[in-house]
Amino acid sequence: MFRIGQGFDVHQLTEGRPLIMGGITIPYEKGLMGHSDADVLLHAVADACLGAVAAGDIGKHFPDTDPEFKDADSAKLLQHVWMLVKDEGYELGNIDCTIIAQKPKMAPYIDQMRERIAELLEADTNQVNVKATTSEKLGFTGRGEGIAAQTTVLIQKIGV
Ligand SMILES: Nc1ccn([C@@H]2O[C@H](COP(=O)(O)O)[C@@H](O)[C@H]2O)c(=O)n1
Ligand SMILES: C[C@@]1(CO)OP(=O)(O)OP(=O)(O)OC[C@H]1O
Repeated sequence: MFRIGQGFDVHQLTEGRPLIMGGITIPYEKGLMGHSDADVLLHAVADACLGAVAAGDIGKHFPDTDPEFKDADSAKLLQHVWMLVKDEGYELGNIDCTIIAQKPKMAPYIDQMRERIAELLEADTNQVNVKATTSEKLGFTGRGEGIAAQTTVLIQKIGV
Protein backbone atom coordinates (compact mmCIF):
# COMPACT_ATOMS: atom_id res chain seq x y z
CA MET A 1 0.00 0.00 0.00
CA PHE A 2 1.28 3.44 -0.94
CA ARG A 3 0.51 6.90 0.39
CA ILE A 4 1.57 10.23 -1.10
CA GLY A 5 2.11 13.60 0.58
CA GLN A 6 3.15 17.07 -0.45
CA GLY A 7 4.69 19.94 1.48
CA PHE A 8 5.35 23.60 0.79
CA ASP A 9 7.02 26.24 2.95
CA VAL A 10 8.41 29.77 2.68
CA HIS A 11 10.76 31.71 4.96
CA GLN A 12 11.99 35.26 4.74
CA LEU A 13 15.69 36.02 4.21
CA THR A 14 17.27 38.32 6.75
CA GLU A 15 20.72 39.44 7.84
CA GLY A 16 22.29 38.00 10.99
CA ARG A 17 20.99 34.43 10.69
CA PRO A 18 22.73 31.31 9.31
CA LEU A 19 21.28 29.80 6.13
CA ILE A 20 20.32 26.19 6.91
CA MET A 21 18.85 24.15 4.07
CA GLY A 22 18.16 20.43 4.25
CA GLY A 23 20.16 20.26 7.46
CA ILE A 24 23.24 21.80 5.82
CA THR A 25 24.64 25.23 6.69
CA ILE A 26 25.29 27.15 3.48
CA PRO A 27 27.66 30.12 3.44
CA TYR A 28 25.62 33.23 2.49
CA GLU A 29 25.25 36.84 3.58
CA LYS A 30 21.70 36.17 4.86
CA GLY A 31 19.77 33.41 6.59
CA LEU A 32 16.15 32.45 7.02
CA MET A 33 13.95 33.99 9.69
CA GLY A 34 11.68 31.79 11.79
CA HIS A 35 10.76 30.57 15.24
CA SER A 36 12.91 27.47 14.67
CA ASP A 37 16.17 27.36 12.68
CA ALA A 38 13.84 28.04 9.70
CA ASP A 39 15.13 25.20 7.55
CA VAL A 40 12.54 25.68 4.83
CA LEU A 41 13.48 22.48 3.01
CA LEU A 42 13.20 20.21 6.06
CA HIS A 43 9.88 21.90 6.91
CA ALA A 44 8.53 21.05 3.44
CA VAL A 45 9.79 17.47 3.87
CA ALA A 46 8.14 17.20 7.30
CA ASP A 47 4.84 18.57 5.98
CA ALA A 48 4.91 16.10 3.07
CA CYS A 49 5.48 13.21 5.49
CA LEU A 50 2.67 14.39 7.79
CA GLY A 51 0.42 14.78 4.75
CA ALA A 52 1.13 11.23 3.65
CA VAL A 53 -0.20 9.82 6.94
CA ALA A 54 -3.01 12.41 7.26
CA ALA A 55 -1.44 13.82 10.43
CA GLY A 56 -1.86 17.55 9.80
CA ASP A 57 1.14 19.88 9.53
CA ILE A 58 4.22 20.98 11.44
CA GLY A 59 2.45 24.00 12.94
CA LYS A 60 0.01 21.57 14.60
CA HIS A 61 2.79 19.36 15.99
CA PHE A 62 5.31 22.11 16.82
CA PRO A 63 3.43 25.38 17.44
CA ASP A 64 5.45 28.56 16.80
CA THR A 65 3.98 29.94 20.03
CA ASP A 66 5.72 27.22 22.07
CA PRO A 67 9.09 28.34 23.54
CA GLU A 68 10.24 24.69 23.35
CA PHE A 69 10.62 25.14 19.59
CA LYS A 70 12.44 28.49 19.69
CA ASP A 71 15.55 28.05 17.50
CA ALA A 72 14.69 24.34 17.25
CA ASP A 73 16.85 22.11 15.07
CA SER A 74 14.47 21.20 12.22
CA ALA A 75 16.30 17.88 11.81
CA LYS A 76 15.00 16.92 15.27
CA LEU A 77 11.47 17.97 14.29
CA LEU A 78 11.71 15.84 11.14
CA GLN A 79 13.00 12.86 13.14
CA HIS A 80 9.92 13.14 15.36
CA VAL A 81 7.66 13.30 12.29
CA TRP A 82 9.41 10.29 10.76
CA MET A 83 8.77 8.29 13.96
CA LEU A 84 5.04 8.96 13.48
CA VAL A 85 5.26 7.68 9.89
CA LYS A 86 7.15 4.55 11.00
CA ASP A 87 4.65 3.96 13.82
CA GLU A 88 1.96 3.76 11.11
CA GLY A 89 4.03 0.97 9.51
CA TYR A 90 5.54 2.82 6.54
CA GLU A 91 9.00 3.23 5.02
CA LEU A 92 10.19 5.69 2.39
CA GLY A 93 9.47 4.96 -1.26
CA ASN A 94 11.05 8.11 -2.61
CA ILE A 95 11.04 11.86 -2.08
CA ASP A 96 11.51 14.70 -4.54
CA CYS A 97 12.20 18.27 -3.39
CA THR A 98 12.50 21.63 -5.13
CA ILE A 99 14.13 24.71 -3.61
CA ILE A 100 13.07 28.03 -5.16
CA ALA A 101 15.83 30.56 -4.53
CA GLN A 102 17.38 33.28 -6.67
CA LYS A 103 20.56 33.05 -4.58
CA PRO A 104 22.73 31.47 -3.35
CA LYS A 105 23.65 28.70 -5.77
CA MET A 106 22.49 25.45 -4.17
CA ALA A 107 24.16 23.06 -6.61
CA PRO A 108 27.38 22.59 -4.59
CA TYR A 109 25.36 21.53 -1.52
CA ILE A 110 22.65 19.38 -3.11
CA ASP A 111 24.34 16.02 -2.51
CA GLN A 112 25.00 16.85 1.14
CA MET A 113 21.32 17.75 1.56
CA ARG A 114 20.27 14.47 -0.10
CA GLU A 115 22.54 12.51 2.23
CA ARG A 116 21.23 14.27 5.33
CA ILE A 117 17.57 13.87 4.34
CA ALA A 118 18.17 10.18 3.56
CA GLU A 119 19.77 9.76 6.98
CA LEU A 120 16.81 11.43 8.70
CA LEU A 121 14.30 9.30 6.77
CA GLU A 122 16.37 6.12 7.28
CA ALA A 123 16.66 5.57 3.55
CA ASP A 124 19.29 5.41 0.81
CA THR A 125 20.48 8.58 -0.87
CA ASN A 126 19.16 7.32 -4.21
CA GLN A 127 15.62 7.51 -2.78
CA VAL A 128 16.05 11.26 -2.25
CA ASN A 129 16.18 13.95 -4.93
CA VAL A 130 16.78 17.64 -4.26
CA LYS A 131 16.81 20.23 -7.00
CA ALA A 132 16.88 24.01 -7.14
CA THR A 133 15.49 26.64 -9.44
CA THR A 134 15.48 30.41 -9.51
CA SER A 135 12.21 32.14 -10.28
CA GLU A 136 13.93 34.16 -12.99
CA LYS A 137 14.07 37.26 -10.74
CA LEU A 138 10.26 37.27 -10.47
CA GLY A 139 8.28 37.57 -7.24
CA PHE A 140 9.56 37.44 -3.65
CA THR A 141 11.98 34.62 -4.33
CA GLY A 142 13.27 36.37 -7.44
CA ARG A 143 13.88 39.58 -5.48
CA GLY A 144 15.81 37.58 -2.90
CA GLU A 145 13.35 38.37 -0.12
CA GLY A 146 12.77 34.74 0.76
CA ILE A 147 13.25 31.10 -0.16
CA ALA A 148 10.50 28.56 -0.85
CA ALA A 149 10.65 24.77 -0.92
CA GLN A 150 8.23 22.13 -2.06
CA THR A 151 8.31 18.39 -1.64
CA THR A 152 6.45 15.29 -2.76
CA VAL A 153 6.89 12.07 -0.82
CA LEU A 154 5.79 8.50 -1.49
CA ILE A 155 5.73 6.07 1.42
CA GLN A 156 5.02 2.36 1.29
CA LYS A 157 3.69 -0.09 3.87
CA ILE A 158 6.49 -2.25 5.23
CA GLY A 159 6.29 -5.91 4.22
CA VAL A 160 3.29 -5.60 1.85
N1 LIG B 1 19.41 28.78 -6.13
C1 LIG B 1 19.68 28.00 -7.20
C2 LIG B 1 18.94 28.06 -8.38
C3 LIG B 1 19.29 27.26 -9.43
N2 LIG B 1 20.33 26.40 -9.32
C4 LIG B 1 20.76 25.57 -10.48
O1 LIG B 1 20.78 26.33 -11.66
C5 LIG B 1 19.96 25.71 -12.67
C6 LIG B 1 19.28 26.73 -13.53
O2 LIG B 1 18.32 27.47 -12.77
P1 LIG B 1 17.12 28.23 -13.51
O3 LIG B 1 16.27 28.81 -12.45
O4 LIG B 1 17.80 29.26 -14.36
O5 LIG B 1 16.41 27.21 -14.33
C7 LIG B 1 19.02 24.81 -11.91
O6 LIG B 1 18.56 23.73 -12.69
C8 LIG B 1 19.89 24.36 -10.75
O7 LIG B 1 20.70 23.30 -11.16
C9 LIG B 1 21.03 26.35 -8.14
O8 LIG B 1 22.00 25.56 -8.00
N3 LIG B 1 20.70 27.15 -7.11
C1 LIG C 1 8.73 25.07 12.85
C2 LIG C 1 7.90 26.09 13.58
C3 LIG C 1 8.02 25.81 15.08
O1 LIG C 1 9.24 26.25 15.59
O2 LIG C 1 8.30 27.44 13.41
P1 LIG C 1 8.95 28.23 12.17
O3 LIG C 1 10.42 28.05 12.21
O4 LIG C 1 8.50 29.66 12.23
O5 LIG C 1 8.44 27.53 10.84
P2 LIG C 1 7.07 27.57 10.04
O6 LIG C 1 7.28 26.81 8.79
O7 LIG C 1 6.61 28.99 9.89
O8 LIG C 1 5.98 26.83 10.94
C4 LIG C 1 6.13 25.70 11.74
C5 LIG C 1 6.44 26.16 13.14
O9 LIG C 1 5.48 25.84 14.04
